[in-house]
Amino acid sequence: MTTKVFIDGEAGTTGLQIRDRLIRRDDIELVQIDPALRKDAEARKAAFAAADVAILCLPDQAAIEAVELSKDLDVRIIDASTAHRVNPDWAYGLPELSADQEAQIKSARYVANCGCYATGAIVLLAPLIKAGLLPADASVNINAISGYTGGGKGLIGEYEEGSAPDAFLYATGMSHKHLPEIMNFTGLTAKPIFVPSVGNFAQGMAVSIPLHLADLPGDVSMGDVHAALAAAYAGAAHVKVADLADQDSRIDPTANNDTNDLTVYVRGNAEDGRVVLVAVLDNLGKGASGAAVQNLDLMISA
Ligand SMILES: NC(=O)C1=CN([C@@H]2O[C@H](COP(=O)(O)OP(=O)(O)OC[C@H]3O[C@@H](n4cnc5c(N)ncnc54)[C@H](OP(=O)(O)O)[C@@H]3O)[C@@H](O)[C@H]2O)C=CC1
Ligand SMILES: CC(=O)N[C@@H](CCC(=O)OP(=O)(O)O)C(=O)O
Repeated sequence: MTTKVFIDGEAGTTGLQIRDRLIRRDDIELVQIDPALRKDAEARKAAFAAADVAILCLPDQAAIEAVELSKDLDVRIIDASTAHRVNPDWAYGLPELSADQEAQIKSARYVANCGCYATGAIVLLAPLIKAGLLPADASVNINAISGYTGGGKGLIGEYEEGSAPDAFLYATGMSHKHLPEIMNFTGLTAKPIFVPSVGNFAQGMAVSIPLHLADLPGDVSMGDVHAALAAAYAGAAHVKVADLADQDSRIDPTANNDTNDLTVYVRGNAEDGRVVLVAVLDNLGKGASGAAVQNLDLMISA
């Protein structure tokens, strides 16, 4: 049996990558819409009606409108935007959080795909808080570097025309749209300091979280941190924890490009307990389109 999938916003950065991942599959039939009518409510409503699952690859406001447009139709929704990620009526699309999370995604009508930076931060932090190694009220710093496709068509245009700097930091005013989901799905009670940056490369990202182990309660070693992360992702197909013996000094944010994989590194100085946790993922893979397809596969496997 084939599953009919409508990608609303198919011509955008995330939409195109999802299309590329689905177009050659025998078990998926893409519901097409005349490109000239891609913003026409009636044409989109007809596409929602024809689909089993719709994947929204739209700006937040357009995603909210799409949910309203399709609410009375028999169609399940995956939303790649930020609009519904902390909405309790939606399943958060990070199955690696727990077996229960994966079960929720399988049966949900509405699944909110996770933010790209948020995926890295939550994968690093959630198991440590759950294991009691990191207190939920800890003051956490999150740094990240992303390829410019993370900024969608607008930022891609700036890099392609050469008007953007080779690299820049942003969100220095301490508000970023991923903070609510990071707090919600790690359990952190204190707002973290989050400083992302963009470099002059198209895709790939590294999210890094420095920790002074001496500041943690108890006697937590670098080995304890690595063991907690390795145990949390032991059965995960798309999250790998690098060996503790891998202590290279460099990390390449593009290392997982064109895959749906995320690699966790625990690096640092075991003797004095200054450690950095790093997650490397493709912002368009596990950070967006790859994750949407992973969630789709869970939803249609049930
Ligand atoms: N890029 C990334 O790394 C990630 C993006 N996301 C999220 O995915 C969503 C899409 O982002 P991205 O692909 O980067 O954005 P883009 O700007 O590349 O694409 C957005 C697409 O939506 C279309 N669109 C805009 N408004 C409407 C509307 N009212 N009805 C129908 N189509 C519309 C646009 O068409 P047109 O260009 O003609 O206006 C465009 O094709 C966003 O919510 C973003 O936050 C999530 C994770 C990562
Ligand atoms: C480089 C860049 O601008 N990145 C975007 C986040 C990427 C993205 O699209 O975030 P969502 O996953 O929440 O949609 C930003 O910081 O706003």
